Amino acid sequence: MANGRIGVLIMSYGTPESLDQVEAYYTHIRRGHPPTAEQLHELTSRYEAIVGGFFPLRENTNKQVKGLEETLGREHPELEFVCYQGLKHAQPYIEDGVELMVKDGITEAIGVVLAPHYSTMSVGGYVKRAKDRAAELGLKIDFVLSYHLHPKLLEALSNRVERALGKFTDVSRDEVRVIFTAHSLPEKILEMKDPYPDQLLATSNAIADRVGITNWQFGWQSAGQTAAPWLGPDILEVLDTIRKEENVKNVLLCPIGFVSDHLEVLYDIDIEAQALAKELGIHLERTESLNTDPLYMETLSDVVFEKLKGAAKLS
Ligand SMILES: CC1=C(CCC(=O)O)c2cc3nc(cc4[nH]c(cc5[nH]c(cc1n2)c(C)c5CCC(=O)O)c(CCC(=O)O)c4C)C(CCC(=O)O)=C3C
Ligand SMILES: [Fe+2]
Repeated sequence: MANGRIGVLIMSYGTPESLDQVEAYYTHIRRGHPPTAEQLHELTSRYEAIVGGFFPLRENTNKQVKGLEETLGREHPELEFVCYQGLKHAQPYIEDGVELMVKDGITEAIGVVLAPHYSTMSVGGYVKRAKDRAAELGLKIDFVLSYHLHPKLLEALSNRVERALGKFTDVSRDEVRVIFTAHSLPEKILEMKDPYPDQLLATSNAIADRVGITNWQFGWQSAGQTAAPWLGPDILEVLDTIRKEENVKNVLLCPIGFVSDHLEVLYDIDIEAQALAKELGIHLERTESLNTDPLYMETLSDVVFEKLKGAAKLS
């Protein structure tokens, strides 16, 4: 296996650093096409609703990077892992992270994304950008593509479901509908035989088994506003349907597709879905985000180390 320092490129979606950067950020997401004034206003107001002086995703990603570096150091004192951040839509960009590793004299690296499920449109895009820049600079890099069934990840998520179910004090557990959620993607991924939907269902099934719940389903959230159809049903539609057609009054949302508190959790669930639930007379709770849960840090540490061992065997 490698001797010397091993670079770890930790990739995440990225978020603006201040409200006046929202336009540049949104333009980057839209591949260089600036949003209309209305779209910009809409996104800015969503951030205003969750930002208390700092952007939660930036702070959480920083903490996760630090937490993973500490965990790798503690679990593998014989190796020297150095962690670098690479963001998809904000600075430091994925390419910046790769460049910094090379500048620091790193020759071997592992890349991992702060999202457990693989899709060509999400993780695949992160990996391609890192791979291309690494190839240009002659850095040897291998990637963790998914870790959606890692036992420690499942344990961390199951603990959260268990804890949140405890908040429904006036009904029996079986009366609470658990809805596992993830970011929707354009429907065209289905034709591409993308593993994303199956991996999400596998995580959901595994958690349901561990916790021993049968009253659960899956729902998509945060779909984009493009003309092409996105995967559904959307959780807002699900809430409406299960209240009106099945008389469900207690719902626990568990956003398994996300690992940290950010816009999709703090706004799309805590503000938007919560407002609808109130209107429908549903008691809605959500599981806490993983953030720097030691079990999540250990999951990442394990998959990075396993990948490094695998890379050593191949070379
Ligand atoms: C699969 C997936 C994940 C999960 C996996 C992963 O983490 O990678 C994810 C996470 C996130 N998405 C985020 C933010 C946004 N995503 C947008 C737009 C889009 N997301 C997409 C997909 C995903 N997104 C797609 C296909 C689009 C359409 C444009 C495109 O084809 O790329 C837009 C534009 C406006 C809108 O549509 O709402 C925003 C602002 C934030 C940061 C939140 C914060 O800053 O707190 C996070 C963690
Ligand atoms: Fe997104």
